[in-house]
Amino acid sequence: MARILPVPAFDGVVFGATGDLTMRKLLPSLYLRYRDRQFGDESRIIAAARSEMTEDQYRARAEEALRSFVGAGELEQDTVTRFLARLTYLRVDAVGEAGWSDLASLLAERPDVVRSFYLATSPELYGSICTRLRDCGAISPQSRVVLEKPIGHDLDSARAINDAVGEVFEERQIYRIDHYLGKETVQNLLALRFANPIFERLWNADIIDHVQITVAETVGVEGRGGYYDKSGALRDMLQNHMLQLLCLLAMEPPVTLDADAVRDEKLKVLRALQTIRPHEVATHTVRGQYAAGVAGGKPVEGYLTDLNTGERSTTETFVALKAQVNSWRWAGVPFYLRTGKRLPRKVSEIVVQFRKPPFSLFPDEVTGSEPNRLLIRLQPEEGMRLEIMTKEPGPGGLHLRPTPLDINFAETFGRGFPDAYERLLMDVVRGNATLFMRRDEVEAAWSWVSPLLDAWAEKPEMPKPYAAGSWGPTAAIALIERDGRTWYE
Ligand SMILES: NC(=O)C1=CN([C@@H]2O[C@H](COP(=O)(O)OP(=O)(O)OC[C@H]3O[C@@H](n4cnc5c(N)ncnc54)[C@H](OP(=O)(O)O)[C@@H]3O)[C@@H](O)[C@H]2O)C=CC1
Ligand SMILES: O=C1O[C@H](COP(=O)(O)O)[C@@H](O)[C@H](O)[C@H]1O
Repeated sequence: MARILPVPAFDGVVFGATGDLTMRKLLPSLYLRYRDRQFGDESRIIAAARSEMTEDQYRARAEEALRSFVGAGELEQDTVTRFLARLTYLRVDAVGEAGWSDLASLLAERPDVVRSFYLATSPELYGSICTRLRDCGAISPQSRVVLEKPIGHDLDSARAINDAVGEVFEERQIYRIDHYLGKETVQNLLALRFANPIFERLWNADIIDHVQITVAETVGVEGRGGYYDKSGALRDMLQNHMLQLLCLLAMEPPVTLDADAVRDEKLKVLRALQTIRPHEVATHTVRGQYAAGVAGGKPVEGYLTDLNTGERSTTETFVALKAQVNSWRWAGVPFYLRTGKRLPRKVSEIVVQFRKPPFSLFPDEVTGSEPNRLLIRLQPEEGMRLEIMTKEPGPGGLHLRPTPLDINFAETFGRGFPDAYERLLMDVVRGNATLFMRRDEVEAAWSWVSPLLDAWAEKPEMPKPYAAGSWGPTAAIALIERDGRTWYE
């Protein structure tokens, strides 16, 4: 059993409390933290949304959500009942007057406890919600605000959101969620690199040939077409989650694990990313859109049919690109990134491909000698595998074979991993911002992707089609094979 450190008493206000994110992720995560006694009956959850609803109606919806999204083995009726009793529902209009004075009165009952305002609404409402929170006197010195992604759809809109929230809250009070940072295996990248000198000494351009980051999903756009079609794979996944992974892989060792020490190092990586210039966009990036195909053994429709708008869309559901970090450590080491919907498997994986030995005692054609490779499996089947060359046993000669040194985290630790939101929600209450993004990081990430968005907007071509259930358009294979390398699958 992991050690669970209780958090201080808090009032957690969730705006967007009737929405998909709250029902699928936030309430189940809060329930599990309550069940494990990380917080208790001295804390309250105040659910706020636009709909007219009684407290009992809201609690009934919340219970339904728990039954749908918490594993059956984790639901304990008595605990569910006590958890639901922690929920209060308030009708609050983010852009009107309704509900704000009720919210302020409720919070005023406990002026000294931690207050977290979780904004699980559309980002256009963030500025308005923050201003109204200030105007109704709901913000105490112990308050913090959590911003869901996306923080904008480009650099200007991200700045506008950050400015609006920054008018009300100090940067130290703002927690920008990137749920990938809450995944156990993503946090483990820090442990892998900075608690194991055997790797850190090899973690540079002298020894590493290239790095691949793949985040593949089997789902299509599901019910989120309205949002997704305005976003696309670059904005939805690469600008945030994948660049954060790249930062953790490429950053220099921070001096401490303090939030700003870690974020300073990630920021340096984002700023060192080589700009992809307009004439390089065609060779360094690939956009794809899924067409009809097969997923999970069943025929599935293409993106345009899933969208069901009857209109053409140039939104990409797949993106691959080649990035370069201009630093002493990484000069000449490409980072290949790809992500997409309706790919053959749900898998998030990092491949660190080491260089060939500078001189080989074992001629390749005789021995099959291959350079070492480290695979870091973020999800599912979380673990790591280092492929090392070993001699095949037997008297027939000196034949080498890549052999895995394998760690499967579930087997090693004897338990599964909590959802990222469980960790992140408790970090907010604890006041630990290490796994959240700072304003300058978000804006640096937008700055880097901006030239790509501009180039694509200037020439709005259809993305390359790929059959659902394939690994994306063939151009994505060409992107890496032009460099004499190949995607690991
Ligand atoms: N769903 C997901 O998987 C993910 C979502 N996100 C982000 O989380 C946020 C929420 O997403 P999601 O839950 O899917 O969105 P939904 O559309 O499902 O929910 C929106 C919520 O906002 C509330 N709302 C809308 N207008 C107002 C208003 N004027 N005043 C008060 N409340 C209002 C709605 O209340 P009501 O229903 O009562 O009108 C509802 O609770 C978005 O920023 C999204 O990008 C991020 C990652 C994943
Ligand atoms: O942020 C998002 O992430 C999910 C994928 O998250 P995962 O934890 O299941 O890997 C993605 O489906 C969604 O489009 C995106 O908005």
